Amino acid sequence: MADEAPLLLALHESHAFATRVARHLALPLGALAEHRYEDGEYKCRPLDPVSGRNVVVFSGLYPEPGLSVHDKLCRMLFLCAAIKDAGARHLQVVCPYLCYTRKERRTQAQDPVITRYIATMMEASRIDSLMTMDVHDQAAFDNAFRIPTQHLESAPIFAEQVIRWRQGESIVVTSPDLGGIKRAERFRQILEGRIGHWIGHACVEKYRRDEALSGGMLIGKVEGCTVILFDDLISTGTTLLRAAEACHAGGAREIYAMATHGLFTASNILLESPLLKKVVISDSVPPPTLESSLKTGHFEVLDISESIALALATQYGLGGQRDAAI
Ligand SMILES: O=P(O)(O)OC[C@H]1O[C@H](OP(=O)(O)OP(=O)(O)O)[C@H](O)[C@@H]1O
Repeated sequence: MADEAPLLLALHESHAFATRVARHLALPLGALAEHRYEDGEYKCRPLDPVSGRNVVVFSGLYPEPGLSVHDKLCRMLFLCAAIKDAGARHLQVVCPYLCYTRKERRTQAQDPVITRYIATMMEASRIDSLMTMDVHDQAAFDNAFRIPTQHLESAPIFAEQVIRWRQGESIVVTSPDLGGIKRAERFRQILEGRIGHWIGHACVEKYRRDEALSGGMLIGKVEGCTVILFDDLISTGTTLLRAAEACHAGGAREIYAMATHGLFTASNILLESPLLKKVVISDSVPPPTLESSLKTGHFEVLDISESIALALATQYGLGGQRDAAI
């Protein structure tokens, strides 16, 4: 695959993100013809020839007003099948946010294991490989997919941001739940390596039963420290808010919340919380527009498009081209 620039395509809702990646790669985005029928059915086809080519399709599988993840998934699968039918040599899908990675295991009898079913559907549509970032459970993700996958991590980007704010004081990286301990520990190690002094770690317990959260005990010491809560995603924001409350009660000096994917499915309880000095997410999902928070610097959005571009440039041997563009 090396040394052959791929054709980049983006389904409508992923166009802005894909444009940023394409700019880093100094490649154009190919055109798609999308059509929605009166009965809600939909079709999409590439306008550039794909036969014999490497093709990359960008698809952000997050919910948005008027477009569920099911609609998006279905549209993406149909487009991919059409691209393979038209003779594409290699088809790669880039999903900075991949839906359903939280449904990776059975928590009740006869539960569906939806991460695996998504993998099966992608394979059936003859997608050759998948690139994504910070899935909920990487081991479950790795086991679900038989096609090659590339799992990128945003922790180095978040660590760089912490270094810009803070240098000297005691920092404690805190996982907002037990399931996220490995992720937070990985971030802690990266941060410690960059800052060059010891960074503490802590965790807040959390239990989820029928969508209701309980628990909240802080494990570790945060008194007088700067706490960085680190998680994969913000949905309602309840997990991070509960963890912030536990750290506040534990005497934390300042609390920051960081998560890769900002879905913000409920009201902006997190962004409005006075307990948090800052909420930081990536642009894997288009961020909510909150003028007041953005103005006070309470809310920051980190750009991951360059990381995705770098991974694609490495894969397709586009080094020189990319360096010239960035
Ligand atoms: O913003 P919220 O609505 O609180 O949702 C976000 C939380 O949900 C996920 O964890 P989950 O509760 O699924 O954890 P588990 O897989 O470790 O049980 C994720 O890792 C976040 O911690």
